[in-house]
Amino acid sequence: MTTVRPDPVSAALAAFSPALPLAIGCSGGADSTALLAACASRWPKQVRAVHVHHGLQAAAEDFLRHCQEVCDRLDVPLTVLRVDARAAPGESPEDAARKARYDALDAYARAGGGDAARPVRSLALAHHADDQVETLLLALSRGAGLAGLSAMPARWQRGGIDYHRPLLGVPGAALRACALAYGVGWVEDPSNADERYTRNRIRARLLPALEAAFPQFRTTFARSAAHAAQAQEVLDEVAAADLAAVGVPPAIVALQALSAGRQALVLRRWLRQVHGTTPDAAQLQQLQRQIAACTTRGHRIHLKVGSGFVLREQGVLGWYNSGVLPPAS
Ligand SMILES: Nc1ncnc2c1ncn2[C@@H]1O[C@H](COP(=O)(O)OP(=O)(O)OP(=O)(O)O)[C@@H](O)[C@H]1O
Repeated sequence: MTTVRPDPVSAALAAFSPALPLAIGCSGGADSTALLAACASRWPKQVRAVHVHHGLQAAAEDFLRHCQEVCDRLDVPLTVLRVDARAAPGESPEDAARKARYDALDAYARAGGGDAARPVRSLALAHHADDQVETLLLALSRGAGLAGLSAMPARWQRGGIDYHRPLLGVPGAALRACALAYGVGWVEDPSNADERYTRNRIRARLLPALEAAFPQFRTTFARSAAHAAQAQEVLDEVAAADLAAVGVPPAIVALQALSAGRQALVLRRWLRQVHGTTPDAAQLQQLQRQIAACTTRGHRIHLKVGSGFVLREQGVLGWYNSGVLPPAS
């Protein structure tokens, strides 16, 4: 096997020093196959592969077969996780598949990759610079706030495992070149060509236009996402401190003392962290109007917010699931 390591993948891997053993999430596509080949060459005997079998597409068996062939060739052990990725009513098939995949990968990582003697310590995914731009454009298309505009983080920790996306600075085309240089093929996901999916339309139509208009767009968009992520960190800190100050459940007088922006932040945090629900922009605006108007004992608040209702309960706000509303007072 050739040991050529073409740039910019080699540059990205030179800056990548995961705790070993390292597992690579392998779909059988070009990106993760390239990452697997490059990591297996860099850390022989220290790399594992994990493939989530969604069983949704006819091509699922091709993906699995390809992963097995590549792993045999690279002398990398492969773990296959079979999941039920059928979408719940109202859920998009892609979201259901993504959630099932991340849940399965989390469970695999928490279990040390099934190797008690040498448990996996990190897990890497092959998202690249084009994926990052697509994620940012998708966030803009939804009118997302800073959290969405932060796009995908390059690393995070969960359950004692480090997760990495070491290729976020590498264009997709470089990964295909890398896979070819290592002499490994890949399976094309037939759904990638389906322009009914917004992400695929962005890839097929917008990225070439951006390439022509702003050749540096991958780098500059990534910089904007990094600025957004840093600002979001500060906002999270402010929201956490404000939530501690207004209390849980939040005191209305304390909420009224905050600026509109901080009040919105703290309400979102309260609803998400304590009640696991997210208000839409119109609901939040309406709730803030009601909080401002709440200057008399008799002012009633009863608003649909997220998956339930916000009610005034004397000096504080309460949130109830639609099914368990308290009796009207
Ligand atoms: N079925 C899977 N099993 C394990 N890991 C996966 C699977 N699907 C995706 N991943 C991981 O998540 C990354 C991003 O997945 P996504 O489907 O967004 O990209 P992709 O363009 O299909 O990537 P690839 O070319 O590697 O298939 C993949 O590169 C891979 O590391």
